[in-house]
Amino acid sequence: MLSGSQIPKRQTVEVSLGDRSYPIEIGTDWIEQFCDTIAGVLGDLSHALVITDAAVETPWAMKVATGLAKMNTTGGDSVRVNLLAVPSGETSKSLTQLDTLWQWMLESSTDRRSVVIAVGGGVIGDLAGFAAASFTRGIRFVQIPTTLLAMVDSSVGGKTGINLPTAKNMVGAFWQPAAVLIDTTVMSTLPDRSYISGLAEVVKYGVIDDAPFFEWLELNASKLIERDDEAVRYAIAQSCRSKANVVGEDERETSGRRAILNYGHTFAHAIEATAGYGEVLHGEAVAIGMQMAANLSIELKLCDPDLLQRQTALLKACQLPTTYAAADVNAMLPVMKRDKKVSHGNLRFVLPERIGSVMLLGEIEGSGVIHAIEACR
Ligand SMILES: NC(=O)c1ccc[n+]([C@@H]2O[C@H](COP(=O)([O-])OP(=O)(O)OC[C@H]3O[C@@H](n4cnc5c(N)ncnc54)[C@H](O)[C@@H]3O)[C@@H](O)[C@H]2O)c1
Ligand SMILES: O=C(O)C(=O)C[C@@H](O)[C@H](O)[C@H](O)COP(=O)(O)O
Ligand SMILES: [Zn+2]
Repeated sequence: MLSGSQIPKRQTVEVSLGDRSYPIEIGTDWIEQFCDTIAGVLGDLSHALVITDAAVETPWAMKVATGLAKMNTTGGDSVRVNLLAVPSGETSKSLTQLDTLWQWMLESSTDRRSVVIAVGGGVIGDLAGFAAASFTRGIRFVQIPTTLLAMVDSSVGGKTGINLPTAKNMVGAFWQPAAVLIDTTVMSTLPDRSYISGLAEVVKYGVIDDAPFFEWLELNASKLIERDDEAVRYAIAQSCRSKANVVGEDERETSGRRAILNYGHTFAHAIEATAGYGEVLHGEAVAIGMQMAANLSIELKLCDPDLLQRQTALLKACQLPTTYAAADVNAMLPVMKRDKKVSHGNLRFVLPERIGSVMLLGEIEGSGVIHAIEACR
C-alpha cells in the first residue's frame, strides 16, 4: 500500500475499450492545463458546448470556457464556445432539462464535430452525457467532474441518462467520454455533505473488489474526512482503477461483471425515488443500501456478520448514514421491481460474500428482502 511520499501528484488511469478507450487524468492544481489536454485528446476542436451546474459555473466552468475560447482551430479560427448552466440538484436529471439542452444545442449550431464538456457532479455528467449521446445520434464529450462522487464513479464508464419520476436512471445510453479530467482542487468549494456522500461509492469499491483498499480505508478514513490531498488522490485513483477494470471487462453490463458496481443500489435507488429526488443524496442512499444488502447476505448465510460490522464501522468513520428510519417497505418494493437488473421478472441483488468479493443473486424470497430493509430502520 502506498504511503504519502509515493502517491504521485499526477497520474493516468486508462479505460481500455478498444477504439473507445480513454484516459482518466488525475491530479491537483492543474485545471489551467485542461484546455490543452482536451485539444490533444480530441485532435480537432472547433466548437465546445460547456454544460455545467449553476454552483460551479463561476468558480470552475468559466475557467474552462474562457480557456477554450482562447484556443485556435487547426484552420486558425478561434474555437467557438457556448456555455449553459443547469440548476443544481437531482431534479435536473429530467426530461425537461434534457429538452432545454437539446433546444440550446440546436440554437448553438451544434454539429457532429462539436464536443460537449460536462463540468459538474454526477447530475451534470449523466444529463450532459445523455445530451451528447442523443444529439445528432451522438457527439463527443469530455467529463470534468467537480464532486468526489463524480471523480470516483459517475464520470467513468459511460452510463448516461435521466430519471423518470419513480425510476432512477431509467432512460439513457451507454456513451463513453473521450477523456475524464480530474483536478482535486475544484473540490475546495464543494460542501461537506456532497463530499461525504461521494465516500460511499469509495467504500463500495473496497467491499466489491479490493480488500486491501478496504483495509487502507479503515486506517485512513480520518484523512479522507479532513480532505488530506494525498489520501484523496489515492482514493480517487484506486476507485477509478477498480471501475476502469470492471467497465473494461463488461462495458454494457451484459456478462454480469459490471453489475457488481451496483452493490447497494437496488435499495438505494428506491430510497432516492420514494424520499423524493434530492432529499437523500445518492451516496447517502448507497451507504444505507449497502447496509441493507449486507443484512440480506447475512440472512441468506452468504457472508459472516463480521462483514456488516466492518462495513458499518467504516461508513460511520466516513460520517455516512448506516440506518434509514423513514424506510417504507411498501413504497420501496414496487420501485425496486423496476430495477435494471430485474431478469424475467425476478429481482437480482449484488450481495457480499466477504470483503473484496460480491455475487449477483436472484430468486430471493420477498421476506428476506423485507427483513433486510427493516433491519436498517
Ligand atoms: N453514471 C454513473 O455511472 C453514475 C455513478 C454514480 C452516480 N451517478 C449519479 O450521480 C448523481 C450524484 O452525483 P453527485 O453526488 O456529484 O451530485 P450532484 O451532481 O448533484 O452534485 C452535488 C451538489 O454539489 C454541487 N457541486 C458540484 N460540484 C461542486 C463544487 N466543486 N463546488 C461547489 N458545489 C458543487 C452541486 O450543485 C450539487 O448541489 C446521481 O444522479 C447518481 O445517480 C451516476
Ligand atoms: O457504473 C455502473 O455500472 C454503476 O452501477 C455505478 C453506480 O454507482 C451508479 O449509481 C449507476 O448510475 C447506477 O446505474 P443503474 O444502471 O443502476 O442506473
Ligand atoms: Zn452509484
